[in-house]
Amino acid sequence: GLCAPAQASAGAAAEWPLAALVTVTLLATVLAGTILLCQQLCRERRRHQQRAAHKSAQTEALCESLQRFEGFANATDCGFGMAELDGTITYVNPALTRMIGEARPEDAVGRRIADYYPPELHDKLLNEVLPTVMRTGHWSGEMRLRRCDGDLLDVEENYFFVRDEEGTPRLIANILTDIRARKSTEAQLRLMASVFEHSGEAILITDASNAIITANRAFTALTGYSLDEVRGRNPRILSAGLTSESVYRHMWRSIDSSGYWQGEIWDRRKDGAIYPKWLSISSIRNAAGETTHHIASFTDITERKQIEERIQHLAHHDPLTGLPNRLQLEGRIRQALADARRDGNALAVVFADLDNFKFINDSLGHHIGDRLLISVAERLRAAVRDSDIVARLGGDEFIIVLTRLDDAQVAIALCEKIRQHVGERFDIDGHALHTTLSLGVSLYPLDGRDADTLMRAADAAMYHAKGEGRNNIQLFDSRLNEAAAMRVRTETRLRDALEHGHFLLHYQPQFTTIGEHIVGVEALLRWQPPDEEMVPPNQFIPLAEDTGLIVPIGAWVIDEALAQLARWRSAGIDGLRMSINLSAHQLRLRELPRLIGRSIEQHGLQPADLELEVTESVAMRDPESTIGILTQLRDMGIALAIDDFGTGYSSLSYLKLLPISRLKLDRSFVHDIESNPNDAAISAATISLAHTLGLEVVAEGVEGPAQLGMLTQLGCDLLQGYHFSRPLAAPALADFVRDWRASH
Ligand SMILES: Nc1nc2c(ncn2[C@@H]2O[C@@H]3COP(=O)(O)O[C@H]4[C@@H](O)[C@H](n5cnc6c(=O)[nH]c(N)nc65)O[C@@H]4COP(=O)(O)O[C@H]3[C@H]2O)c(=O)[nH]1
Repeated sequence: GLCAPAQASAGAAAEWPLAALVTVTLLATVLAGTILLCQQLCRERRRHQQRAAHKSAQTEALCESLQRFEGFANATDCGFGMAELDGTITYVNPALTRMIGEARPEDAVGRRIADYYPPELHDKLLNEVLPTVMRTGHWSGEMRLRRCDGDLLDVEENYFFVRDEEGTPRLIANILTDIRARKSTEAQLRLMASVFEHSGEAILITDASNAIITANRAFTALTGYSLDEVRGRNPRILSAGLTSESVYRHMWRSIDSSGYWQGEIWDRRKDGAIYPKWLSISSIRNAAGETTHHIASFTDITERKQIEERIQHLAHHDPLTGLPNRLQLEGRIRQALADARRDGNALAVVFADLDNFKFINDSLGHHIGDRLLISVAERLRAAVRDSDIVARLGGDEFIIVLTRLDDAQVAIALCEKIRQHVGERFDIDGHALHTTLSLGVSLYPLDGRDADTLMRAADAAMYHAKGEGRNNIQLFDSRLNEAAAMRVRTETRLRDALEHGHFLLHYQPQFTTIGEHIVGVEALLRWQPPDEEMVPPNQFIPLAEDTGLIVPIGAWVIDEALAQLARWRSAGIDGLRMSINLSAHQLRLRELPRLIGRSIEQHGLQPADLELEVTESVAMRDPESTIGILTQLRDMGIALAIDDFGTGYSSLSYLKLLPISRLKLDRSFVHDIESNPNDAAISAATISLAHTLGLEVVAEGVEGPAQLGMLTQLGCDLLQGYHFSRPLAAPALADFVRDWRASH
C-alpha cells in the first residue's frame, strides 16, 4: 500500500507547479511588458507632465495596470525578478526577496544576478543560462540560489526576455519556484523505488484489470521471469495449477471486501519448478473508491515448509533412531488395527526390551549406548516387512507391530528371527558388543481389540519374559490376568500377616575377606503363614511395594532387627553391624530418619551399628530426593550400601554424588566369576572403581571356594553367601557366631 499513494501525491506535487508555472509565465510575460511600459511612461509623465496632459487618460490606465501587476507580484508564491541585459537587478517581488533572504526588495535592486548564485554555478549562469536567453529568448531549468545568509535553495527558473515595442530585448525576467518540497518528494520516491527494487520479497504491481505493470528484481530472481516477459499479463501465468479454485475465489472475495488477502499458494517458476509461496495482496483505491492497482508481495517458503516438516517429523519420531515415537505409534497402531479388522487378519504387538543396555551405556558411555540403540533399530527394521511398524518408546524399549499375520505361529517365528538378529554381535567403535532381547507378544484379536489393551498385554508379557531369565519370548497369557487377581488376594493376606505377626527375620552373616571375621549380619524378611510353607521375600515384596504395604512392613523390619541386635548384645554377642534393606517407598518417607533414630535410641544402640541397603535402581530413581534423605541418614552416622550393584541403572558419575560407604556386588556376577571372563571383568572393574571412590565392596552370593579365591584376589573387602552360611533364624545365627568365633 506504500507505492501507489506516494505516486499519486508525487504526481500531484509534480503537476501543480507545472500548471502554475505555465500560467505564471504567461501572466508574467504580459505583465512584465506592462510594467516596463509603465515604468517608461511614468518617467515620461514626470518629465513631460504638461506635454502629457492630453495623454493623462492613457497614463492612468497604465498605472492601474501597474498596480494590478504589483498586486499579483506581491501575492504570488513564485519569485519574480527583472534585470538589465548586463545582469543588474532592477526588480524583485516579495516572494523572490524571501527566497534570496533579503530584508526588502530594494536591497536586491542594483546588485548583480550572479550575487545570488553560489560560485560553483557562476560558470553555468554566465556561460550557459544567460547566453541561452540571449540567443533563444528563454532558458528554464533547475538551479540553486545562494541566499544572503549563505543557505542554498533549490529552485526551478524560467528566464526570458522582455522586449520593447520594436521587439528589441530590453530586460531579462525570471520566474522562480521553490522546489524543495518537490525535491524531497523526489528523494522519497527514489528511496521507495529502491526499496521496491531491493526488497527481498518479490513485489508485483498490477492495474485494475490485474495486468502486470511492474515487478521488482526479487520477482525475477524468484520466478525466473523478467519484467518484459510478464508486463501486461495476468499473474495467473505464475500459477502451478495446484492451488484449488476455492482458494482463489476466497482470495478475491477478501480483496474485494477488505482490500487485503494473504495466504499460501503453489506457483511454478519459469524453469517449471513448483514451489510454495506466502503471498500478500493489497488493493489500492483512488479517492472515488475504485481499485486502481493491486500490489502483491511474496516469498518462497520452501525452506520454511521444510523446517515445519522437520518439526513435524521430530514430534513424531525418535531423534536418535529416526523410528516413530510413542505419539506416532498410537496413530499407526490404530490404523493397522483398522486394516486388520477390515481384512480379517491377525496382528501382533511386540514389546522388546534390551536386557543389558543400561550396563553397556553406563560402562562404555552414552556415545556407545546411543550407537548401539541405532544399530538395534536398524536390525529390527531389517528383520520385519516394510508394512510392519517399528517404534522406539524411549530408553531401550521398542515396539514392533507385525501386521497381516495368518496366525500366532507366524508371530512367534518372526519374533524368534528378531531375537536372533539382535543377539548377534555388534561392532561399535572397536567394541564387540552382545546384547539380548526380552520380547512380549500380544495378539489381535485374541488378547485385545484396541491399541491400549494390546500394548498393556504385550508389556505384561515382556515383564514375564524378563522374569523368565531374559533373552526369551513370551506370549501374553490370560493367566497373567489371573495373576493380577491373585495379587489382590495376596494383598489382603499380607495385611493380615502384618497384623498377626506372621513376618519374621532371618539373618545372614558377613565376613571380612582377610581373616574371615564376622562383622555384620543382613536381616532378610520371611513370611510364615500359619500351617503353610515359609514364603521368600521375592514373592511378596514386589506386591508389598506396589500396594504401599512395604512401609509398615519395613518399619517393623527395622525395629525388629535393631531389637534383635540389642538382644544379642546383652547375650554377649557383639561386634556385629545390622544391615537392613530399604525399599523405594521407605526412601520417600520424610519421617524415615526420625523413625530410625528413635528405634536406635529405644534399643540403646548407636547409629554406626546400622547399615541400610538400597538397591541400585532405587538409588537412581528420583535422585534429588533420594540424595536428600540418604544424606540425612549418613549425617546421623548410619552407613549406607548400594545393593545389587551392576544390575541396575547407575551412571557411574552419579554414584559419586551418593553418600554411601559400601557397594554390594550383585550375586549374578559373583556366580560365574571364575568361569565367565565378562563377569570377572565387571567384578574387577567394580571393585577397583569402588576403591577409587573410597568405598568398600561386599560380594553377595559367595557359594564356593573358587569364587572366594577369585574375590580375594580381586581385593573384595567383605563376603556373604551360602559358602559361609545361609540366612538363619535368630537363635541359629547366635549359635553360628559363637561357634565360628570359637573355631577361628
Ligand atoms: N543364590 C544365592 N543366594 C544367596 C546366597 N547368599 C544369600 N543369598 C540370598 O541373596 C539375597 C540377598 O539379599 P538381597 O540381595 O538384599 O535381596 C533381597 C532384598 O532385596 C529383598 N529383601 C529381603 N528382606 C527385605 C526387607 O526386609 N526389606 C526389603 N525392602 N527388601 C528385603 O529380597 C531379596 C531376596 O531376599 P532373599 O530371598 O532372602 O535372598 C537373599 C539371600 O537369601 C548365595 O550364596 N547364593
